[in-house]
Parts: sequence; C-alpha cells; structure tokens
Amino acid sequence: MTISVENPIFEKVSAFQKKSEDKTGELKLDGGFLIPNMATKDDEAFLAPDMNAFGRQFRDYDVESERQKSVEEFYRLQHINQTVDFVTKMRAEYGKLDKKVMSIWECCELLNEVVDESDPDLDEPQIQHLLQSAEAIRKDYPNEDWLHLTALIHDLGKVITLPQFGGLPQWAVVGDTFPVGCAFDESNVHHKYFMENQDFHNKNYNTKNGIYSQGCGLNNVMMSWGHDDYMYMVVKENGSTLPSAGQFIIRYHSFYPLHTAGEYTHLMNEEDKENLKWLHVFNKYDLYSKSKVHIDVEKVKPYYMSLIKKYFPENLRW
Ligand SMILES: O[C@H]1[C@H](O)[C@@H](O)[C@H](O)[C@@H](O)[C@H]1O
Ligand SMILES: [Fe+2]
Ligand SMILES: [Fe+2]
Repeated sequence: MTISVENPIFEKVSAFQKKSEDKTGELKLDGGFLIPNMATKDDEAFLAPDMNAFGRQFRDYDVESERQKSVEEFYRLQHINQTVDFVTKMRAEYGKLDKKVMSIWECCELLNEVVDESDPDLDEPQIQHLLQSAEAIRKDYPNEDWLHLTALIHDLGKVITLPQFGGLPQWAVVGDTFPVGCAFDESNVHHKYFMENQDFHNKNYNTKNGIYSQGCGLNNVMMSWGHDDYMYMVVKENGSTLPSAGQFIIRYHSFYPLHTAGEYTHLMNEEDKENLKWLHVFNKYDLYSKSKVHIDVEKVKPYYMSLIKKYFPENLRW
C-alpha cells in the first residue's frame, strides 16, 4: 500500500538546517544531516538515523543478516570482473546510446522493476528511493531545484540491467564504484576479492597512480562500469542543462572510497574539489532517506515533470 506521510527523520533534519542558518546567517554547505560521532550533545535531536529499515547500521557489510551473504557475493563478482578491458568495452557499447528513445519520467517508471542486489539498506522498488531522496533534499534545500532533479535521476542508469538495455548482470550496474587502471584502495568494501581481478597482478595498473598522473582530474579516470557513468553519459550527450555539480553527483555518487573514505584524492583537480562539496551534501540524502515509508508518486509527479522540462529535452537517447 502506498501512503503519504511526513517522515519524522526529515523534520529533525530541517530543524537542524534552520539551526545552522541561525548561527552563521547563511546556509552551510554541509548538508542537513549530522554524522552521529560528529554530533555534540546539543545536536542530539538532529542526528541522522543510525538504523536502516532492517534495524541495523547503514552500510554495514560485515554484520550477519539476511542480505549479508548475497551482498558479499555481489562484491566478489564485481571485484573480479571490473577490469580496464571490461570498462573500455562497456564505454564503447553504451556510448552509442542506441538502446531506446524515451523521456526521463518513462525511465523513472521502468526503474520500478529493478531491485538493487548490492544494497544492504534497501529492498524497495527504485522509484521509491528516487522520490525519497529527492523529497528529502527538496525539503532542506528548497531553492536548489537542480539538486532535487539530480536526486530524482541519480540512479536511473540502473535500467541497464533490464533486458531491453542489454541486461547487464548486477555487478556491472550497481554497488560502490572505484577507479580501474590503478591500485584498488583498501577502503573498497570486501577489498580481498580484488586479488582475483586480473588487473591486480598487472604492473602497469597496480601502483598508486597506475595509468594516471597526480591531479589529472576524475574526468580522465576510468571508473568501474555501472549506473553512475552510464547516466552521466545520457545526461551529457542529450544536452541537458543540469549544472556541472549535478552531473558530477550523478557520475560519482557511488564512489564511496572517495567521498566517504577520503581516498583517491590525488586524482582530483580543482574543479573536482569544488564539485565534491555538493556530492557530500547529496550523499547524506541518498543514504539516510532509505526507508519503508512510501511517497505518493502521483502527488509529487507534477513538480518533477516541471523540473524535467526545465533541464532536459522531451525525449532522450539511451
Ligand atoms: O548498493 C548501493 C547502490 O547500488 C547505490 O545505488 C550505489 O550508488 C551505491 O554506491 C551502492 O553501494
Ligand atoms: Fe546509485
Ligand atoms: Fe541512490
């Protein structure tokens, strides 16, 4: 059943946001959520949720649960198969954008059929995740309409797992991303499985910089193939006017080793560093908005349709 209720988590977040505005007189660019161990006693009421919908911590990949084994198996396959060769092939194949012509909203509806096997925190249809994160960020950043739209579309690339888009296995679609062509950092979850990746043993690829150079810019780095890079291609090649920070969020939102662990920063250039600030904001909403409380799709659809019209052509090549 789909119900439309206010999620109490976001009441708290909005309250915290107001508080940060009061203190400084301007909006702080650090998102509405506080990370539990960064909070002071004073901020207690404004913590991001410390439990996911299954009553466990967010992004805990080791604790025993119904999903732990399948998620670990997912990462085993992902780490073995994401190589420089594989990414090169996927970029060429999906760069053609010859799978379908459709609107952004059509894609949102298609995503209803996708359940993400890599995610320990969510087993809801993806359209709910899109709307939950978009509505949450809209509440705290009412004037940044591009950010609302970015949240709505950030996971649309997951359609490449559907048969009409090539039916890629989940390991080539979802999960955290990481650069290929250089050493796999230990902050990657279930890092041990990289030992079975052929690139792990390739001398050109297994050093800190690998085939890249210090400060080369993420745009010159090959990321493991998945929904981030694919959706970035769709946005860019179809001439969207979404600001560069929005495009950056879409392209790197699964790059937890960078935005959460703080690794791989030697590959960033100045522009990446600017964009990363918005990605930090976005990430809290992407992660902590995951819940069992459904959004009424028909109710919010007109607002998002108006944003799609503002930033995208009616039909896009996918
Ligand atoms: O399991 C999740 C999920 O697939 C997300 O869409 C992705 O962005 C995350 O990085 C990943 O860990
Ligand atoms: Fe994602
Ligand atoms: Fe997401």
